[in-house]
Order: sequence, then structure tokens, then C-alpha cells
Amino acid sequence: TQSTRPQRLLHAVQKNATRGDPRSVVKAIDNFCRQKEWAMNVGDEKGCILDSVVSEVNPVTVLELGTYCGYSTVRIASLLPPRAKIITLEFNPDYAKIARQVIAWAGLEDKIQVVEGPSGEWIPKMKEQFGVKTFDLVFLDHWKDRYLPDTKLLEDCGLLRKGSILLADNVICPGTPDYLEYVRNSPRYKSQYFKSHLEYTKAEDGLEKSVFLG
Ligand SMILES: CNc1ncnc2c1ncn2[C@@H]1O[C@H](/C=C/CNC(=O)c2cc(-c3ccc(F)cc3)cc(O)c2O)[C@@H](O)[C@H]1O
Ligand SMILES: [Mg+2]
Repeated sequence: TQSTRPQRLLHAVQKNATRGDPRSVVKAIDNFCRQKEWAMNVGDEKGCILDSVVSEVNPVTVLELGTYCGYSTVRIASLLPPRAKIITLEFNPDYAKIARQVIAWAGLEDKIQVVEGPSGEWIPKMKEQFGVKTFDLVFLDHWKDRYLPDTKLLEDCGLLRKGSILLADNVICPGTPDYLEYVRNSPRYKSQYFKSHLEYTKAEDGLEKSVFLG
């Protein structure tokens, strides 16, 4: 049977990356997406901005919405301090399966919890199921029309604290207009746009970093 793109991406990792070396996994995926097949990873250019925000925040508890193949999950986890953890939500079981193998190849299983299911169901269960108090950093990279409802859900569930950082991918392309309008106009956020390019292309895209003010 015909393989899927995520399966071919995983094979490129297993063929070209060194087991236990997260940076080589990131490099292998970026090379695959540049040379072979485009895929919707945050990519190397926006990835550097992601790295700088993660390093600056130095988060202990991270939430990622939309794992896909685990590219940004590995990127983030490789920068986390020893006891820090990332919980990443993915509702497509085939993608979750690929992501777990990419994460295992990077040797980052101990820092990453892949949770299979929809964000709308799992966000309200974060405290009771995973003992999470609040998230220091949230990376939004799932369906673009879900960024705003899930942000409001995080607020309502008391999962954000004064200083929590939301970092959103694709605020230009494909675009998240209702989310942008909210975080840029709400008195509860201080927002900043990092201009970049759509992964592996010359099209404009960017990341929006928003600090929750409580
Ligand atoms: C709604 N709740 C949810 N809960 C858990 N997982 C969810 C999810 N929504 C979506 N997902 C998962 O996140 C992932 C979805 C990501 C959606 N991303 C995009 O559409 C996207 C799309 C582009 C894109 C840009 C230009 C273009 F021409 C074509 C595509 C670029 C990106 O960087 C993107 O992130 C999948 O793995 C999906 O199964
Ligand atoms: Mg994206």
C-alpha cells in the first residue's frame, strides 16, 4: 500500500538522523521538506524564533496544540531544563503514531507527553489528569479557527497565569484573523508580531507572541 507523507518523513528521520540527537532529527526533517516534500512543520526559519522564545521563557510546563509529526515538539523539548515537560495534543491517531516515533528517535520521550484527542476535550482535564497548575508557554499550531476558542478555554480553565506566554504559528498564512484581533486588542494580553516566512517558502508568515497579563 502507498505510504503517507508523515510515514516518508519518519523514514527520512530514521535514515538520516542520529538516534538520541534532537538537532539531527530537526535537520533531517527540514532537509526532507526542502528537498523532497513540503510538510506543515513550523520549519527552520520560524523555528529559530521559536527557539529564542523558549530559551527566553525557560518554561517548566509547556502545552503544544497540534503535534502533527512532532517537529516543533522535538525543537521545544530539546531546549527544556531537566525537570521541564511538554504536553502535546494531537487528535489524528496516525499523526500521533508518527510523532511518537520521531520523538523516540530524538530520545526525548521523558520530556514529552503526546496526548491523543481533541484540545477542546483535553484542556479542561489538564489539572485533574496531568497535575498541571498553569502553563508557562503554549505553542498554537493546530486548526487555525481553533486558536481563539482554545485560548478562551485556557483562560476559563485557569490554566494561564500572569506572565504565561502564548506563541502562535501561521498568524499570516494561512492566517488566524479572529485570534490576532483578540490578543492584539484585549487588555489582558501584550502582543508582539515576529515577521518571518511560511516554512520552506518565500511567502510571508509570522509568529505572534502574547503575554497573558492576568
Ligand atoms: C481542534 N483541536 C485539535 N486537537 C488536537 N489536534 C488537532 C486539533 N486541530 C488540529 N489538530 C492537529 O493539528 C495538526 C493541524 C495543523 C493545522 N495546520 C495547518 O493547517 C497549517 C497549514 C499551513 C499551510 C500554509 C500554506 C499552504 F498553502 C498550505 C498549508 C502551514 C502551517 O504551518 C500549518 O500549521 C494536525 O496534526 C491535526 O491532526
Ligand atoms: Mg503551522
